Amino acid sequence: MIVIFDLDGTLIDSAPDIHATANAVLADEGLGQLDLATVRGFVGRGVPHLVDRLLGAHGIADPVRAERMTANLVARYEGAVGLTAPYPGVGAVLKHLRGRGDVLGVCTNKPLAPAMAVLRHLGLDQYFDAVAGGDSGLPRKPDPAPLLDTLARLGGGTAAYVGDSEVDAESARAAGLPFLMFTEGYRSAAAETLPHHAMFSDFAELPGLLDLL
Ligand SMILES: O=C(O)COP(=O)(O)O
Ligand SMILES: [Mg+2]
Repeated sequence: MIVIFDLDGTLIDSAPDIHATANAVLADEGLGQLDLATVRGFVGRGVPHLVDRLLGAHGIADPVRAERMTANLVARYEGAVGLTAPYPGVGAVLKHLRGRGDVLGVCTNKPLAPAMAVLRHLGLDQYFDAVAGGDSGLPRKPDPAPLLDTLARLGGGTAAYVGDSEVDAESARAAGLPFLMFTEGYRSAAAETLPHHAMFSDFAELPGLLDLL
């Protein structure tokens, strides 16, 4: 089958690098630092949303400043991979799924260049036949378009989406794909409130859950 994965908060815990980069951008703007949990809660809807939330945390709504900060954040984040790690068991499960003939892809709201950079850095890029970023020109998740486009790039067929957040749950629902929810990521809503076919906290459970679809 085809298995498409979200990236931030699903395959990788990238919040520490995003947090460090966000604070560097805030410092450039003369704005105060935010803690990791706060910034982690802003991740999952793409960079422009993250920047709006960074400014919002300081009581600011300023589109011109937001645009400047978005460009700064994208530039600074490129190559910020040192604090990012895959969740336990991710490499092994990707290898296992590939080995049994599943076709794998990534559909993230993170821009494509840093998504590819971190996948390469962690040695995970080898497992994926398609990686779709949030700057593709399509609407971002929770719109179903990027997910459907990734599925088409992988040849179409029986598929599932694996993600961590309300954005992913909604995108999968709208695309008509079963959603498998990793519970250790950056979700803010209670897991039970999100539409899902199954949830898991340990990647070793994933192959068995896919078998049940
Ligand atoms: O918000 C982002 O930049 C990326 O988040 P995602 O990988 O969870 O889609
Ligand atoms: Mg995510």
